[in-house]
Amino acid sequence: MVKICCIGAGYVGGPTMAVIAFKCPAIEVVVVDISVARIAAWNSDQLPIYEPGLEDIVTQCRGKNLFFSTEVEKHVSEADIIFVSVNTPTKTRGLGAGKAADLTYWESAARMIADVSKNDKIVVEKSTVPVKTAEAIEKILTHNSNGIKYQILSNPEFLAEGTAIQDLFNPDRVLIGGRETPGGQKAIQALKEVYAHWVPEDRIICTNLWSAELSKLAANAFLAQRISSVNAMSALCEATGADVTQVSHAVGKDTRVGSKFLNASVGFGGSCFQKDILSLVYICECNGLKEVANYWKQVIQVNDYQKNRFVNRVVSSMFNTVSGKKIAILGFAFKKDTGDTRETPAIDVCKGLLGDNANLSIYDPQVTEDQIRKDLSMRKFDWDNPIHLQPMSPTVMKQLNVVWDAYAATKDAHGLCLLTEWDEFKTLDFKKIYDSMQKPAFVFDGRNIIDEQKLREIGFIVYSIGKPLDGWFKDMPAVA
Ligand SMILES: NC(=O)C1=CN([C@@H]2O[C@H](COP(=O)(O)OP(=O)(O)OC[C@H]3O[C@@H](n4cnc5c(N)ncnc54)[C@H](O)[C@@H]3O)[C@@H](O)[C@H]2O)C=CC1
Ligand SMILES: O=C(O)[C@H]1O[C@H](OP(=O)(O)OP(=O)(O)OC[C@H]2O[C@@H](n3ccc(=O)[nH]c3=O)[C@H](O)[C@@H]2O)[C@H](O)[C@@H](O)[C@@H]1O
Repeated sequence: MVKICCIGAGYVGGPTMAVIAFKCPAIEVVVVDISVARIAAWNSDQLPIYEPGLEDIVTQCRGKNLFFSTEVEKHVSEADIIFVSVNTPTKTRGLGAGKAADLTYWESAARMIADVSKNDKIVVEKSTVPVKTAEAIEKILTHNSNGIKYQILSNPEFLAEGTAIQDLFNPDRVLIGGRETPGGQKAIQALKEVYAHWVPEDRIICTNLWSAELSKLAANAFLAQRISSVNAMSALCEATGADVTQVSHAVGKDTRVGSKFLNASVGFGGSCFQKDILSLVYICECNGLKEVANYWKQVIQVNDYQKNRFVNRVVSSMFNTVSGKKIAILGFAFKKDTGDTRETPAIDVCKGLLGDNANLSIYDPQVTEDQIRKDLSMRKFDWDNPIHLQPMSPTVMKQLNVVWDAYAATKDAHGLCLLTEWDEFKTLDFKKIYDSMQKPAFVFDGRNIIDEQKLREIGFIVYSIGKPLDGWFKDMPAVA
């Protein structure tokens, strides 16, 4: 029986391994982590992450050919194939701080693999890493090898949160990079056989190591660039009377452009887009490619601009101050169908409003109060380190109230900001909400999910990203 061990039981390691176990009953899969709490949660009824369809798969396989354990060394030493799916956050100090990927967790995993291995291993980079990381890993492993042979593969993950199971069941492609040596090709073949249990052969792409590593960074950069492009257009739409949804529909109808991923928003979030583009920028700079680095940097700058612009819309529309005013925040997760808040635009929007002394009342169907308080008190980039290394006690913030209902959040509020596109927000009783709010009552839709005309008829003053402006907003400053 082939044995797989995955180091890192997070958003990628957990779902990816659960699907491998589900699709390959003859393979034993053990997911290990240094976080005792996380492993305990994977072994309980309350999984550590919310992902549609995940619970069903985990409960079907757990205890049969899928295991979660803190006995990291034991399972690593027994495995034939070791996936490494640990954090690769942005460095916060030292060389490359604020840009370069921090490979501390990866390096410690590699050193541990070298320490405990007793037979030849295939080590798979599942984490997103800078191009050429495999070379560094290879050096760590071979310098500590005791005669054991290692093959390093790059097998980056392309799943998106909220649709992880769907994406894993039916991936656009699986990418495997390896050395162009007989040993490297044999290792590629071994991993290919795992995926071939359910992924059609023509969707399994095999490349050299560096192409695979770079393709992951490039894919995320291209995706984020689409959002920044449409968000840049949204500002111009507001200035000219064009409607961004009409513009992106018209542009996306061109089959060369395509219609997906063109929704204007308050900004993209998630643990990876910013981190991976910063990493790409740093790699370009290290290779003397200043113009290329500046090109990609702009994707992040537009994203920051978009979040600032949103905050400025809120504050400027309310007579230039939100001090002491109750603002309801509906949605805190970085997108719907996930409880993940890493790098969510809601953090920047809330911090911006708190900076102007607003009283916030926040509701998200999947995010806990503890998490929200932590996020709003955490330093930049801390969110992407392992949970047990993050700040423990969230700061007490008097201006902050977290509630478990959209109606409680909006009661007596002056304004309402929609920051995550949860389906339940589309069917709220906005008449009821309007009646319970202070007047004039404002709605700021950061996701373009509400029917602004209907809300205007109720009496709201409505701002929707990139849509023709309500008379109220004309001549008010909106730029950062
Ligand atoms: N979140 C996502 O949707 C995607 C993430 N990725 C990449 O996958 C990697 C992991 O991301 P996530 O799963 O989101 O992170 P995560 O933070 O959810 O999970 C990482 C886990 O690794 C554990 N860990 C860290 N060092 C360890 C060690 N030495 N030994 C054992 N366990 C260790 C941590 O405790 C944590 O539970 C990152 O490189 C990320 O860029 C790639 C595609 C999608
Ligand atoms: O490397 C990663 O971590 C993953 O990053 C993204 O996945 P994810 O961040 O989970 O979610 P997305 O659906 O890409 O959304 C990212 C952000 O962009 C925003 N977005 C997305 C699409 C859009 O049209 N407009 C828009 O503002 C979302 O609301 C969200 O805040 C990629 O889609 C995955 O392919 C990749 O594997």
